[in-house]
Amino acid sequence: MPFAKPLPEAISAFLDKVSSAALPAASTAATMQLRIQRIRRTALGVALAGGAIYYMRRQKQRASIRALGKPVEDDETATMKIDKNKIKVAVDKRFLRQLKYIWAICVPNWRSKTVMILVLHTTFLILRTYLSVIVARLDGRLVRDLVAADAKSFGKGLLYWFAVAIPATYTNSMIRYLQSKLSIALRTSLTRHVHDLYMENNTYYKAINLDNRIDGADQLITTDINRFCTALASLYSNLGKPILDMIIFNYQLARSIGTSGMWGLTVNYFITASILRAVTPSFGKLAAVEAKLEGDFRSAHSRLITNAEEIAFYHGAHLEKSILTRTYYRLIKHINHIYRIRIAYNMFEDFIIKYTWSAAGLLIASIPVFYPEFAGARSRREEARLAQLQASDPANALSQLDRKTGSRTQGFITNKRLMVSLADAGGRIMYSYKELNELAGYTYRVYNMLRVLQDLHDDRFVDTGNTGAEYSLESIAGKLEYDFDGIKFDKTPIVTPNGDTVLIRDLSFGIGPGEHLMVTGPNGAGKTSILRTLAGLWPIFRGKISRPAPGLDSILYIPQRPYLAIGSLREQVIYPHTVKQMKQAGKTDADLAEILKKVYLEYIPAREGGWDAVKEWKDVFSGGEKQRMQLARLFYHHPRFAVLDEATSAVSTDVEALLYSTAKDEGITVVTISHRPSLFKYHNYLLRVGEGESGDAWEMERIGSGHGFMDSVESEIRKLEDRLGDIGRLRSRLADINKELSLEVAPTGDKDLKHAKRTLI
Ligand SMILES: Nc1ncnc2c1ncn2[C@@H]1O[C@H](COP(=O)(O)OP(=O)(O)OP(=O)(O)O)[C@@H](O)[C@H]1O
Repeated sequence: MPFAKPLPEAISAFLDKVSSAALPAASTAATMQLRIQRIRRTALGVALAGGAIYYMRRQKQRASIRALGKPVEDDETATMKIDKNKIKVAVDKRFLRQLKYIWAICVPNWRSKTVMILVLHTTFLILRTYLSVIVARLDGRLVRDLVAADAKSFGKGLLYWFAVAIPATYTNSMIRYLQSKLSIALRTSLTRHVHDLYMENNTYYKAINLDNRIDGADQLITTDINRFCTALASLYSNLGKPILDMIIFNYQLARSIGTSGMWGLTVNYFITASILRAVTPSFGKLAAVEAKLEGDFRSAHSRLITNAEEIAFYHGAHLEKSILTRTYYRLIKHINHIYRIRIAYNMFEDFIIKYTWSAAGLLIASIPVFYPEFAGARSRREEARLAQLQASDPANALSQLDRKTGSRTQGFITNKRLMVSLADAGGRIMYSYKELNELAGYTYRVYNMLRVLQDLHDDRFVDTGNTGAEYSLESIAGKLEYDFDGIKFDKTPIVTPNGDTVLIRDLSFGIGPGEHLMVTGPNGAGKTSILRTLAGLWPIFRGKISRPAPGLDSILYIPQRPYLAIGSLREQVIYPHTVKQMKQAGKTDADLAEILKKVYLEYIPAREGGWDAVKEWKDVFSGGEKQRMQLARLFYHHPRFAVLDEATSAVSTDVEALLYSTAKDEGITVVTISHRPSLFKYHNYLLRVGEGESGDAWEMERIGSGHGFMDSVESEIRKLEDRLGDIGRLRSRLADINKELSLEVAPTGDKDLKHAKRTLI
């Protein structure tokens, strides 16, 4: 029954067998003494490891205090916009706190998949260390048999060698595989968490429009999270394995080379570790800056793709190219700087780790040969056994000498291999410090993003520089009331999100079902901003807004810039419904064809190859077609209220008229933002914004049919004429000022005149 035992147990039993075959068992009489010695050595190993950890921590603390000058709080990181000059990254307590925060997201509980992968990964790491010890001993045994010309034992050793090779190679591949799996599991947890935060509660909109703490959220989510997870997963095996190796190899070596050798090794290790630490550049900060510059380069390209047509019309390629090149060179300059720093650092690192440590290792491995009295218990025992043999059979001196040489060779080869592995482990811990620094850089970026997204998701905004001003993000006092069958603003100012511009002062109006409203006013007066505030995208600083509950069938916004989604032609009409939702709503392709008829797009399915055709729709439809496709969504979702923001500006007036009458016939109450007086007649109320001296006043009036409508148009004309009259008055005032200035300041010269004008203006 070869698989009767559980697999790890079976492997362990097999390895024990191999190892005991490779190493002659201790005599029964000496077992107790041997155990006591083992316990003592284990205690020594643990004490050494503890000392090592304490020493490293002290060094890290000192370095971080040096680097930061003063302690930096977590929250400062979260409120800080990532700025190349402000990035403070170090392997310190703050880094550990940030890592802990991210870790809690990646591993929410001990039953998660990541924990399973981690346990499996750790098991294989331990197994690999154990196998390395066995290989070291087998190597020593093989060379011993070779020197002693013992063909039988040599052949047996070779067989064991191959027997160990199978689990060893399997272990190595599994470690690599599990490392990748760990990275993917971490990335999946983080990405899912970020998507939840980012796509809920309009966080993605707030991150771009209301808050400037993170820029390039796309780069952070797609690239930085990946880099963080890869670095963390590889660090676990690159740091966890050598630490384990150090403990086990130290223990094994202590048995051969004795405590003085071990002290030598430890002292050598700490001296070189301190030197390396002192000369290690700040790789964490360099990595964080590199990630930021990569993000800038990527977003410059995204902008080009998004605005390709506009740029082509303007012949803007030359300027855009210079922007792309500038962003690229900024990135490359930084990467080159990192590479230059690395040349000197890598040279020094190699010299210390590869050459200095090898020399120290050779010296220490020679202790049992040259100074057996300082050697470990195992070597002393072996020497004593050989001396005894020589004394009992002096006639066979030559054979004894051979035996002695063979035994010493075995000891030396085993020790050397262990030492090489130990140096390798130490080296990897050193190299890992550089990786740890880089991980600190990625951790900083990912943590910062997570904290900001969480803040925005929970509507927590930070000081935007206008604390204490009339309106600020920290003092939002307005109310939003749902479940109102209409749209009502009650003394609500329309203010830009950072609170510094009041676009419309204390807006108050209300409409109910069937009361169509048109909003008009000059460019930039805040018409679309009314909708942003109504939709909850912008904060309601004061007052109250009442509106229907969110839902595609209660209130639907048709924005100024048409949006066409990724997907089939069908999905353009039903957006943001999925095909499943369309079926659940009982709609068919025939219904969609009817809807397209209403917006005069009935020819589209035949032209584009059917409802399932998938294209880059924003490049396929003309400007008017895009707008009509948006209106098709209106007839598909059939909301009680529809808010149209210049949604028919590219549609001919006759088609526009038909669209409006269809919408009204179907019982949809429309709120239109437009400059076109021709649309007045489809509405009952007119809201004019951008009125008054400072442009933040508003006026609501009723538009009736016949007389009432004409009154509205006439009043519009009168207002425009008043404004034109104002231009004459302003011109004459400017002329007066110029005249007065030239009289008063002219004698002191031209330069002073310019200065005086600038000051006055
Ligand atoms: N995210 C934002 N942060 C700060 N200010 C903004 C933001 N978005 C828009 N604004 C500013 O708010 C003002 C009003 O913009 P809005 O889009 O409401 O104008 P509008 O009346 O609809 O103009 P138009 O008729 O040209 O469409 C503009 O001056 C604009 O610069």
